[in-house]
Amino acid sequence: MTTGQLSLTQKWDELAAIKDELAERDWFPGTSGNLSIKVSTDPLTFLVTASGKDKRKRTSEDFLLVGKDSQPVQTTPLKPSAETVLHQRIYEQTDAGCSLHIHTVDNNLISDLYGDKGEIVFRNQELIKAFQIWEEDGALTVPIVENYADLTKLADAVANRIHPGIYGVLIRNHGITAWGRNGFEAKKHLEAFEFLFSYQLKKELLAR
Ligand SMILES: CSCCC(=O)C(=O)COP(=O)(O)O
Ligand SMILES: [Zn+2]
Repeated sequence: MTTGQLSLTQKWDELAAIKDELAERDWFPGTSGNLSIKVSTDPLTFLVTASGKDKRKRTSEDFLLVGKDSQPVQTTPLKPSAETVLHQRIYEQTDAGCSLHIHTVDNNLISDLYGDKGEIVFRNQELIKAFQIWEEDGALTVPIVENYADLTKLADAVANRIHPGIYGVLIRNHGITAWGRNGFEAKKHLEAFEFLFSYQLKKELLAR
C-alpha cells in the first residue's frame, strides 16, 4: 500500500466514523445530507458521499474520490452527491478539511424564520466558544441563503457569504453546511450550530 492509499483509507475511515455518529443522531432523514473530507490540496481532491444513499448504512460504496471540478477522479458507477459543488467551493475558499451537510427540523425552521433577515446572530451563549469566540460581547453569525434549484447558483450564493469567522451557511428550508479544519472541528461546529438552533426555537416558543 502506498502512502497515498494509506492516507485515503484513513480519510475514508474518519469520514465513515463521522457519518455513523451523525446517523446515530438521526440527522440523515430520507437519504438527505452529504459529507466530505479533503484528501489533497494541490490538486484538490476529496472524498464525498455517493448520491441518494441511505447514509445510516455503512457500505464499501459510501464515498468516492472527486477532484476540483467535482467529478470522480476514476471511472466509477457511483454518482457523487448532487451537492458536491458546495463542498468544492468551501475547500476552495477556506482552510476546511471536512464539510458536513445535514437537514434537520431545527435548522430548517431557523432558516425559514430568519431567512428574510439573511442571517441569524447568536450572542450571550457559552457554546459560541466552540467557534473560538471568547469575548464576553462576542457574536456568531450564520448566513442564510435561498434554496436555489440550480446548484451552481446555490454554490455561488453560499460562496458569496463565506468570510473569516463564518463556519456554516444555512440554506432556506433545506439544511446547513458546516465545516472545520478537520473532521473533529467540522463535527464540533455542526453540533454547536444545532444546539444553538434548538435553543433559539425553544426560547421563541416559550415566549409565545
Ligand atoms: C432527499 S434530500 C434531497 C437532496 C439533498 O438535499 C441532499 O442533501 C442529499 O443529496 P445527495 O445527492 O447528496 O444524496
Ligand atoms: Zn441537502
